[in-house]
Amino acid sequence: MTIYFYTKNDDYGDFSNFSSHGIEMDGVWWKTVEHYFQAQKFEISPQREKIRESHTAKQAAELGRSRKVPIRPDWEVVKDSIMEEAVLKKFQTHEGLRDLLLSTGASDIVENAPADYYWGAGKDGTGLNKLGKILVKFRTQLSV
Ligand SMILES: Nc1nc(O)c(N)c(N[C@@H]2O[C@H](COP(=O)(O)O)[C@@H](O)[C@H]2O)n1
Repeated sequence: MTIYFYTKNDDYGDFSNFSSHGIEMDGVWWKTVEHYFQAQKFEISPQREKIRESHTAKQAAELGRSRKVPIRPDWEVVKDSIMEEAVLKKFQTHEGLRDLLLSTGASDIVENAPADYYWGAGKDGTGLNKLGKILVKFRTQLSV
């Protein structure tokens, strides 16, 4: 069986980085994983704080995807570990999410994001689904 999620209102929408589960990272509070992830694209700058203070994950993603401010040159190298740390923190912070993740048993977990062939499965399912794989990895760690 495969569990799909995409928007935060889906059955498993709490697995989305857009879900309203905050995390503390670098000594400050981030409203969602998406806020933190998008802000890390930039060197320490007003842009980071602007993203942190944005009201919604959607707004944070828009700011993080804008190229009006250049992103850090090592982003492609560091983005996977930044995502893993933030997602792990989310599941460490919110006990109910750990239970939800464990409830998925041995199912594959797929971020069914049509436009995202890296973190998600893309429109045709051929994407790398990196976020789904991170979730399966943490589930395995929680199960032992
Ligand atoms: N809800 C949602 N909408 C999209 O359009 C998406 N691409 C995703 N996937 C998430 O987007 C984040 C990464 O985006 P960028 O690499 O900065 O474009 C990441 O949180 C994916 O899980 N979700």
